[in-house]
Amino acid sequence: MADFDLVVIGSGPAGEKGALHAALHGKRVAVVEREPVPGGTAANTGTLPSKTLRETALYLSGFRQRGLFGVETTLRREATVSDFLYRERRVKGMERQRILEDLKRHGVELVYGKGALEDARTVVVRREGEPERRLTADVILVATGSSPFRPPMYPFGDPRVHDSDELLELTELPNTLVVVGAGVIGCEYACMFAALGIQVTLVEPKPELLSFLDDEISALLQQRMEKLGVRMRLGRTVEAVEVPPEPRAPIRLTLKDGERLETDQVLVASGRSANTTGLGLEAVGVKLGTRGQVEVGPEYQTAVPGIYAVGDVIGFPALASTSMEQARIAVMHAFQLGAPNRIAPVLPYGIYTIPEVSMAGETEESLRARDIPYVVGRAAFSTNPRGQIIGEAHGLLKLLFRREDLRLLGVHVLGEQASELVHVGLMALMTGANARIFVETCFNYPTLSEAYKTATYDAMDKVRTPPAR
Ligand SMILES: Cc1cc2nc3c(=O)[nH]c(=O)nc-3n(C[C@H](O)[C@H](O)[C@H](O)COP(=O)(O)OP(=O)(O)OC[C@H]3O[C@@H](n4cnc5c(N)ncnc54)[C@H](O)[C@@H]3O)c2cc1C
Ligand SMILES: NC(=O)c1ccc[n+]([C@@H]2O[C@H](COP(=O)([O-])OP(=O)(O)OC[C@H]3O[C@@H](n4cnc5c(N)ncnc54)[C@H](O)[C@@H]3O)[C@@H](O)[C@H]2O)c1
Repeated sequence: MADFDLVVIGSGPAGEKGALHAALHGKRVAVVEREPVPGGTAANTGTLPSKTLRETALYLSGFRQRGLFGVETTLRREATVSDFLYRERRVKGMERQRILEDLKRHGVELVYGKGALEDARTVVVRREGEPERRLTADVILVATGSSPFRPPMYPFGDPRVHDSDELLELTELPNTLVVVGAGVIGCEYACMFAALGIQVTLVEPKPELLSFLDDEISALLQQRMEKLGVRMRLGRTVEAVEVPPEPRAPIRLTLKDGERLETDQVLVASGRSANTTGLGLEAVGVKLGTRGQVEVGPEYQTAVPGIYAVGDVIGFPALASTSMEQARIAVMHAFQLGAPNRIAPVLPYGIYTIPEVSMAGETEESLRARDIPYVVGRAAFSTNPRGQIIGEAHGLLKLLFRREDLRLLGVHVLGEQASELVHVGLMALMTGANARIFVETCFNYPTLSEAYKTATYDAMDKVRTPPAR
């Protein structure tokens, strides 16, 4: 008999949730983690740290209060690096503790060391100064995540040049910062630093921000970020970087069109690479894609029976939210725990820029590409009583309905609480609801959620036919 029913490599959200799900069903589970702490990118270097820093930046800058007293009013005070990082360290510490306790409570063994496959049923764990350990299992779940991609032109050894992991080791807040790459990470950090009063320039080869967003929302986000002070260099590429050895001399970046930017520090956020090197996957027959990501089937099975892979290591959409769901589905499939299960057909995206943006379902562009007639309903937070109370003057809820029967097809929110508000629409999308659900629901008042009713009436006004039951 194998030592375990399941061995998981990696203790990020995918690994942790996969392990707990199997343990809940009575399986004997071990999790292998190469770092001295559990939690992966989500707990230690990515999701939770960045969201905590955003909250800190909003608090220290008095940003939320600005709308209450007029746009020009600011309660900003000078923030130190320890102010900035204090809560990030606390939240991180609490999350690590929670994971350790959850694993222990469910009888999951946490084995520290670097895991690799010796064969399709054996994980060998190596840790400096300790003898190798071999763990055999009926099922192996690869949940090793991803790491920042580091374009070779940037000298990451210099303390002023960061990727998103190293940024959390910041020893000094810069006066000026260039962020390279306007993906989700670049946009989120650009907003945070700009809110703190740091002059931020965002350089991105693509002509627009976050091209997967609805175009109207992307353009509004760009406007709001510019208003926050982020200087946009979209459709532009960095050609050369000069980092002088004197710590106080400015770093110089030359763009392809000849513009020169001088800055105290640089954050490079130009994508991530799957953590597959040294895992021995290909040697046992697991197939890797062109960018190193593990190739999987719909229930996250690899080419080798009994080996599954979930989370960032399989690539898109590479979110903590989706990684946890993938792990649950993989474990259910591997141990045949109930009916076949697939990931939800509609996934939400929450982007913690300032303002926050969130979406689920179709965009106007995707509907036009598929020739689906639609109608748009909008509700501005400035006309919503709760929006007025909290001083949220620029928020927007945008709903996309199928014209023929007012079935909800897409939800887009920009503004305070966007990533929470989207869930009302997400549930409607999941149940295939039409406009009636919002007409007939009694919402708390005054709330931002009530904007769902306003946006629905706006759409109904445009078609002037009530939705069918
Ligand atoms: C700055 C930033 C902000 C983000 N914000 C959000 C957000 O707001 N919302 C959201 O949903 N997602 C967000 N993400 C994405 C999210 O963090 C990831 O999608 C998620 O962490 C992936 O989970 P995972 O378990 O697949 O991998 P990870 O969290 O990366 O965990 C993988 C684990 O495997 C371990 N490991 C790797 N190789 C080995 C090995 N050989 N042996 C043993 N252990 C190994 C690693 O040490 C790590 O602990 C953010 C990411 C970043 C970088
Ligand atoms: N709120 C969230 O859900 C959240 C937050 C942060 C990160 N994440 C996840 O983390 C992952 C990584 O995020 P990311 O922002 O690093 O990657 P990304 O792929 O989202 O964006 C990278 C950006 O960098 C640009 N780029 C690529 N190469 C470049 C180069 N050499 N020079 C300049 N720009 C370059 C790309 O055009 C792109 O816009 C994503 O999968 C994202 O979903 C999610």
